[in-house]
Amino acid sequence: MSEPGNIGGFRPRRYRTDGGGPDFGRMIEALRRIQDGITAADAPEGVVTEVADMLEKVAAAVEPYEVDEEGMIAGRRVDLPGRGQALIPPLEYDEWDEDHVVARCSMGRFYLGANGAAHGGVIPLVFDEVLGRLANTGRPVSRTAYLHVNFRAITPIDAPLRVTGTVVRIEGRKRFLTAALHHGDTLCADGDALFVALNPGQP
Ligand SMILES: CCCCCCCCCCCC(=O)SCCNC(=O)CCNC(=O)[C@H](O)C(C)(C)COP(=O)(O)OP(=O)(O)OC[C@H]1O[C@@H](n2cnc3c(N)ncnc32)[C@H](O)[C@@H]1OP(=O)(O)O
Repeated sequence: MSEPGNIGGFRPRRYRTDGGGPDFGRMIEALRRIQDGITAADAPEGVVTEVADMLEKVAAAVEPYEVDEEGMIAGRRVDLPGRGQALIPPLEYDEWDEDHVVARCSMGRFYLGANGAAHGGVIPLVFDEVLGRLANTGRPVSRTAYLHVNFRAITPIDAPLRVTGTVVRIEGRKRFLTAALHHGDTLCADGDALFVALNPGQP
């Protein structure tokens, strides 16, 4: 498997891996547990008050260390599930090259829409994440121009999911990709996307 950190375009110094510093991965894993736990809980008043107090302390502990985008860790730790960005489901990559990707994830209660199904907005998020990284692997940086998603069956939460992405063709600056999300043999969603390589100076 190619290292998913080797993405063309984005400046290499923006990627980070565990350099023996603070255990950022443990902190994000705890944050993910909090997201799932709070979303799932119907706790008594005393517990809600206690948790609110603790979370306010947590916020106060990290706020003095805010940095600008260039210095951020979250979203740059390509060695961590979901790049260490707690918005993104904890994707783990099994196969990765310039033409295709295969990833796994399970979405916890934080990603629930209703009736055991993942929120419909999470699926485009997953596709944009996986296809965006694939589109930019070994190529200059591009951005999503469109992303069309078909919801074929509900996507269960707390279940093993498989995400695949494929580069279909490249025409100049335009990169056409497809994605699919499976639970077992069930196709939950698929989609197709256009990524356009940025011109110099484009943000
Ligand atoms: C550690 C870090 C890890 C980082 C890992 C990161 C992984 C996640 C990556 C996520 C990526 C994102 O979500 S990016 C965020 C979401 N996307 C955005 O914000 C993009 C916003 N839009 C734009 O910036 C712009 O519209 C662009 C760059 C997409 C295109 O603008 P442009 O550069 O002026 O190009 P333009 O001339 O309009 O179009 C070029 C060609 O593409 C075609 N084209 C353009 N848009 C469309 C469209 N919607 N539908 C059809 N065709 C289109 C045009 O017809 C033209 O074809 P022809 O005439 O040449 O044939």
